Amino acid sequence: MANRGLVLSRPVTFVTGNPKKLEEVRSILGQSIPFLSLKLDLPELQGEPEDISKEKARLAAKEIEGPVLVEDTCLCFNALKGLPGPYIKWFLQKIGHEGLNNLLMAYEDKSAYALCIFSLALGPDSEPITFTGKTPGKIVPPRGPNDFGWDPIFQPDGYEQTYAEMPKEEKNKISHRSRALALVKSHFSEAGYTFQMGSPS
Ligand SMILES: O=P(O)(O)OP(=O)(O)OP(=O)(O)OC[C@H]1O[C@@H](n2cnc3c(O)ncnc32)[C@H](O)[C@@H]1O
Ligand SMILES: [Mg+2]
Repeated sequence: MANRGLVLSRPVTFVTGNPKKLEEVRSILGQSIPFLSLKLDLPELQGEPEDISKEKARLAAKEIEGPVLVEDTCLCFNALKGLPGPYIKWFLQKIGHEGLNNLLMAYEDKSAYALCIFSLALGPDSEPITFTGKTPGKIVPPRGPNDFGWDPIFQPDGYEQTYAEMPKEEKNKISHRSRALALVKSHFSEAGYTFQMGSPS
């Protein structure tokens, strides 16, 4: 693969308001991609998951006037044709783990998938590129520590444990987030970005 070696004005900034996401991104990426991070509460947009993620990247790139990486996470119930999807944050906040289980009470099908869509925008005027990771599983009554979103009610296929019950390293091997980040990593190594380190201009 030709190494285009595109030079970026500075390292990419991962923008999120969620410290748990940042923790996972740090531990999944390790030293593979140098990045900065910024805690910023970006607007919760509506629409199709990929469009939401791209728009988030555009807003973030405008805000910091440089290269950004953002992600949007969805939890999609098959019986509900993919809902709550990108609206999972509000559903979780309003009705909690129990309410989310109750939404599926009328259906035999408890299957679901976790979806993570990263978007990379190299600057305020570049079109964001997306990277999608998906992990199939099912919705179960909550088990395990309640320290990250809907982890206690999501049991990935092939596992007896919920995301919350798994050791972090195990979740990070199979998660929606790590699958999307594997694509981000390949993109970085193929594109061969280099950064002008030092004071941001
Ligand atoms: O600033 P951003 O990056 O948008 O952070 P956020 O917390 O608003 O995140 P989203 O808009 O992507 O909404 C996703 C919701 O799902 C939760 N979530 C995201 N990733 C998760 C994961 O891996 N396990 C459990 N819950 C997760 C998260 O806490 C939110 O409630
Ligand atoms: Mg958000």
